[in-house]
Amino acid sequence: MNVPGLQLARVSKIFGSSVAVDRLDLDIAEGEFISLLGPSGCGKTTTLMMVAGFEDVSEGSIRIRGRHVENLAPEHRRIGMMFQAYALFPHMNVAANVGYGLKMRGVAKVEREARVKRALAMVHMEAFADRSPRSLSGGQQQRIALARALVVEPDILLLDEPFSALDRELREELQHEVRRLQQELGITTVFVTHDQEEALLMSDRVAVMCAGRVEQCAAPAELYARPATPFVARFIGRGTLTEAAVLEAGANHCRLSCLGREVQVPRPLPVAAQKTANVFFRPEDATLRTSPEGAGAGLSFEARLEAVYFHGASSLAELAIIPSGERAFVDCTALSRHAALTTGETFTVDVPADRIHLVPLKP
Ligand SMILES: Nc1ncnc2c1ncn2[C@@H]1O[C@H](COP(=O)(O)OP(=O)(O)OP(=O)(O)O)[C@@H](O)[C@H]1O
Repeated sequence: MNVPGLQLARVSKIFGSSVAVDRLDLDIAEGEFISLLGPSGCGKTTTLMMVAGFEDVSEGSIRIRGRHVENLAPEHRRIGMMFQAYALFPHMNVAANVGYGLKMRGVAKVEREARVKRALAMVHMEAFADRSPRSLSGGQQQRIALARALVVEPDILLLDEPFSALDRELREELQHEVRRLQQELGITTVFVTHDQEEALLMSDRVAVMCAGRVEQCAAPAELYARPATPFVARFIGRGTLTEAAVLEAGANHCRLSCLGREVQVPRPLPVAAQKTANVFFRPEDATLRTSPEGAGAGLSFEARLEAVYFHGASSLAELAIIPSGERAFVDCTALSRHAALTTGETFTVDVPADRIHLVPLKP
């Protein structure tokens, strides 16, 4: 049987009267890269700090490669860490910084030097071994911090917003580099970020957190296509979420009344015997037209154009659904190329029935 790289079972963290992490369950496979993603204050860093041992758990258990670590000091957990602040020792040169953890573990000098050299080579910084960290750029310092985390050959790598102080280009370069190394080494990794693009780009799976709990943990494409809760639907990417009344619930379809129109969706309700359902669709699954005539089969409604966001390769329309005023987002790349889209004007939005995803109601 495969032992998971990291297991959190009903882990809670309570600070005084406030619950920062609330009975969190997470199983991370050996060699997997998982991101903890969520809004500020949802408990991402606290979760990581409990895994690292810098915060005690209030309740629950944490196992690294099957080994309980709740009562182990951080230095005995076999973890490597990298933070937003590089936290390099300014009075030591790069090689000494990278080798520090090995020295503390009593690794002999010859072996230490060989391992430091290997770790610096991994991050393409061999030529900088004798330099002072102060003489390095932010990106170079972060590479050294990564070498320092990896040199101890940890069981898991914990990364807390390690790129957030870097400019876009460097950030992308390091995202790529970290992912390459992580895959080459096959090291189980937990990555904290509030940047969803970064999380979707880098991870095998993303755990979306809200108020101390994991709302959904899934592969990036799954999260995007099939958000499991209204929070995830709103948080990941752009989308339109609206309620519908259930008229009929079949084994392979359901009939809904949504935005003043009946629509038959070719899938069952996510939870049986609901009276209402959450209808959800992505901007690229809907189309916008100027004429109100000739609705196709599917969902169709009128909305007022509020804004057009030009992204270069694509354009996104933000609309207010008439009459409720709920937000709708529709890709308008094609339409905007041959028609002037004037804000304040009314458009018809069409969504084919098979592009409608039904998000479970909040339990
Ligand atoms: N040492 C502490 N004492 C009291 N409350 C704390 C402490 N550390 C964190 N908290 C609270 O716990 C909650 C979760 O904080 P945490 O830093 O884990 O969130 P986060 O998701 O990492 O947020 P951010 O993205 O802003 O870093 C917050 O409400 C925070 O105020």
